[in-house]
Amino acid sequence: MTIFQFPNDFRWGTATASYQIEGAYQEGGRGLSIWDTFAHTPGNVYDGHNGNIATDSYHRYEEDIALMKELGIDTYRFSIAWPRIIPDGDGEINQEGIDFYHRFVDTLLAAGIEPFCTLYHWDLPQALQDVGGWENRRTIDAFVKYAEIMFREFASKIKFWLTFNEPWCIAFLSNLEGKHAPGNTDLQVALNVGHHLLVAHGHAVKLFRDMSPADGQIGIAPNVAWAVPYSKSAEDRAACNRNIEVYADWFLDPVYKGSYPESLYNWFKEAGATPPVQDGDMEIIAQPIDLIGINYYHPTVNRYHPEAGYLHSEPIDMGLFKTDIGWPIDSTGLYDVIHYLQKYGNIDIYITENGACINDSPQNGIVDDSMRISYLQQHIAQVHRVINDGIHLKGYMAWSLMDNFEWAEGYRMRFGLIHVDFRNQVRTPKESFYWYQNVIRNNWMETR
Ligand SMILES: N=NNCCOCCOc1ccc(-c2cn(C[C@@H]3NC[C@@H](O)[C@H]3O)nn2)cc1
Repeated sequence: MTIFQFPNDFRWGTATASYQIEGAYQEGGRGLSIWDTFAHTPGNVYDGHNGNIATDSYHRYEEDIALMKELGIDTYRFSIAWPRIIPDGDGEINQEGIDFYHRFVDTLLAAGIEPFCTLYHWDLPQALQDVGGWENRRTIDAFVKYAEIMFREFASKIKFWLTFNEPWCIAFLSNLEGKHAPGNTDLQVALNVGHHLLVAHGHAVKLFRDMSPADGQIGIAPNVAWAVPYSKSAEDRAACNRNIEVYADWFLDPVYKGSYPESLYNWFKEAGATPPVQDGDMEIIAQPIDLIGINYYHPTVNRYHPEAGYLHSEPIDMGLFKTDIGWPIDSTGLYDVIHYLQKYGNIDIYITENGACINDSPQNGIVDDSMRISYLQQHIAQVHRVINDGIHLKGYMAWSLMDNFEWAEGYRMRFGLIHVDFRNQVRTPKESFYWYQNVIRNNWMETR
């Protein structure tokens, strides 16, 4: 048996996002988001599921925070719903929405839990989408206005900020693959969206500095891929590099180097698409940041195939055990991708999402999600390995606190440490909740 002891200042947390848990989609002055529109459109989400009610956390946040306190986390990552703050995206401020988040954050702080806030976790006000959304540079200014309101209202209470969650999902999954809102399927649109969100990120970081919140930290949260070549051929290795770069480098090179990665830039250029860079954009994007959040779930094994998507990179099923959403379980990818990111320097990293989709349900009041415990143990062991290598990995937030709306998969895919019965909103801590509670209480973990 091995004991993994974590640093005294290591942060233990969980993560959620506004559209996935809040519900109350027409309450408190909230405007519609692109995810309301996307989920209400038949065929986009499993069995017509949507976030109208979700886990009803808009009304039940005190119960949720009591469960967080029982779990023992010291950090909670959540996102603000922009449509609650400015219902039409860049017009009138909705004070009822601001008041809700003050009550929420105050309750977190009273429970001794550090708020870790994502400004944008995909729920763009629909009114902005109606005039082009992130394809329209005007949305950059709207985002900066939203960010300024949030910093002015909350910088004294919230010390950890992320501008954007998973820019690859916002740009490529949502605008090239068409799987998420708004559902476009065009490479140039994806590059436009990706570039504009980066410019918005840079302006928000500069504004954050100018408003000089004394001890605040700000960053961005890419979801990262780790792709291992199926063979040692140059073609397979290049296909894997494209897969890794499109999630991480395409966004982190502009932030840390002030330029797009040349190889992938040329790959897209040959496909007839280039980011719509204007004078000054790359300089504003490259505002220094304090941290990055890394969302990691699984690696892939890829090989070159000329008909395999926009990257000609085909994922191969190598027969590993999989979670119930079909993702292979291999924690070594987390170790490898964190080391890969060291090329940007020994930056402060938080694992802002990591978890397993295991669709267990209560049996006699118990949810014996042993597969999730095994997944978490394997991945937290890799977190310790990375720290042991001297890398500044400062915290781990399990995705997710509770079962919630898993986007196009709706409520059938469950990532929570807490089971939610969506018929009556009854929350049941799973066995993984108690296992994680013990790790947090001890600040060490033992291998089984
Ligand atoms: N790469 N795929 N291309 C092939 C075609 O796949 C189609 C589907 O693709 C994907 C890729 C990735 C995801 C995904 C989901 N989460 C979990 C959420 N993270 C943010 C938080 O809100 C969690 O709910 N992380 N990643 C979903 C679908």
